[in-house]
Amino acid sequence: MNSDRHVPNLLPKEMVAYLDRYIIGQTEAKKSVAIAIRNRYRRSRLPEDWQEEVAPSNIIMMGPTGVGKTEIVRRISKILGTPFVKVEATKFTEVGYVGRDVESMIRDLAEAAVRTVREQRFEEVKDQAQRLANDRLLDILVPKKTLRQRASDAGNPLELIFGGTADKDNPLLTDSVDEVNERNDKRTIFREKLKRMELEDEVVEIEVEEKPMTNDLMAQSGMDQVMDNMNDLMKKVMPDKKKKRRMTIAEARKILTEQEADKLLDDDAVAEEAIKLAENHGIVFIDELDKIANAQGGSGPDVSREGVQRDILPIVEGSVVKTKYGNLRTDHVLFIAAGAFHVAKPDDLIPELLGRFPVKVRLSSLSEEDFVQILTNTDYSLIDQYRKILATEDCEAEFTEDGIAELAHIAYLMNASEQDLGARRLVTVMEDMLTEALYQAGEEACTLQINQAYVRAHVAYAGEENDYSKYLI
Ligand SMILES: Nc1ncnc2c1ncn2[C@@H]1O[C@H](COP(=O)(O)OP(=O)(O)OP(=O)(O)O)[C@@H](O)[C@H]1O
Repeated sequence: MNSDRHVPNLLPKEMVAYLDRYIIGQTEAKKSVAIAIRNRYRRSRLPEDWQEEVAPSNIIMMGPTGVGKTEIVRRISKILGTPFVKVEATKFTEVGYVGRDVESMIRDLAEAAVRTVREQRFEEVKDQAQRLANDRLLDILVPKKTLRQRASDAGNPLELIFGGTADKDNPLLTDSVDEVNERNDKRTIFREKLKRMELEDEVVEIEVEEKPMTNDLMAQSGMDQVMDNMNDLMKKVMPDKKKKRRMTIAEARKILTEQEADKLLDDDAVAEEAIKLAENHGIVFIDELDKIANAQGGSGPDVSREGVQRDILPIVEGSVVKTKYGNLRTDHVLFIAAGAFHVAKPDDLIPELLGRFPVKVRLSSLSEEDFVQILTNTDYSLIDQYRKILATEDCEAEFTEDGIAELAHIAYLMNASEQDLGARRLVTVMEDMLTEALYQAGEEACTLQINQAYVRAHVAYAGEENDYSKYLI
């Protein structure tokens, strides 16, 4: 099976151009990520013995919070359809974690890959599954069973009285020709109606599987591997619990389509493809790497940080991790680590680990002009999002140039005076400014002109003249 089947081979320049649509600036980081991803593709074209030798171009991204580190990797994974997981290195220093729990990041990667492959495969069988779902709906609406079968299903005492063989000729239990024809005609009509989606709001009763409540509770306990095994075991010994539920045909079709698609998909093939996809295209993003670096060396809590680095090391170096979908080799998984690195520096990491991250790239803090660009010049920009949200309630919001500049200005000042949230600050400022508008929208149509005066009047921070002016540059 070819795991490259669904991963487009974009050139680094194409990847950066794509990222430019969503993320302002940070060109160096975008380039490094694009090169690392392309290098894996290049590697896959080498003879096998060479493939084994070429190590991934793992990256350390250095930069303050909210400047696009995760976003770059998340966006590129999404467009390429490559499995991606994000973990915080500090998670492994928490009480209750033991060394091998770091492997959970790889098990999560396997899960992400299975989801990706399932989604792709689902698309392939969706039409067929939908047809089968419609067949099942038809059977519910106009059962094709004969009167005799239905009587038997219901445990009709007549069955017992007449005995198995005598039934065949019993006029009481055989559908007449008219009945058969009538049922067939009805089925034809309903089949067409279902196809044309004319019955979407009708209510039917279907069987659904009850989700076992084990996973979520247990996953939080940190003992992922043990719990994974327990869950699998439970699934094997406990039969699927089914429950009848009433719902609209539209909802039922969705559930039945998923059930039918599940039957059409070969779980083993999905698992095998997912493992290959994760091994060759997976990306693990390790955030807060600086927090496990030894800034001053020494003992105390630093020992546990170094311990975590040592636990992570074999995974980044390349090892085999057991997952419930099969063994996953991490040799060519791409690891991208990130952190502010204000106090600790990458050089404070143990040399073995540092050596596995040959690419280091710094992301810059965002300027006021960057904020303006983020607000206006990105796909699905914040301004467009709020405009669209308000428009659903007949509320037209127009953002003027000076209004946008003021928003960026305030966000920038707030980052300087309070905690620096990076671009995340823009969301808090927008929410703050639009609280009233969002509260009232829907009552009556409205038009908002969001200019400088509007921003100043509606953002709490702008109103505090003293504080505000203190940061004017
Ligand atoms: N340069 C940028 N251009 C556009 N949007 C950005 C930029 N930087 C950050 N954002 C937006 O800010 C949010 C947070 O960014 P991101 O998740 O990349 O932070 P980060 O740098 O990884 O920091 P952290 O390590 O704290 O998560 C995202 O929603 C992202 O869209």
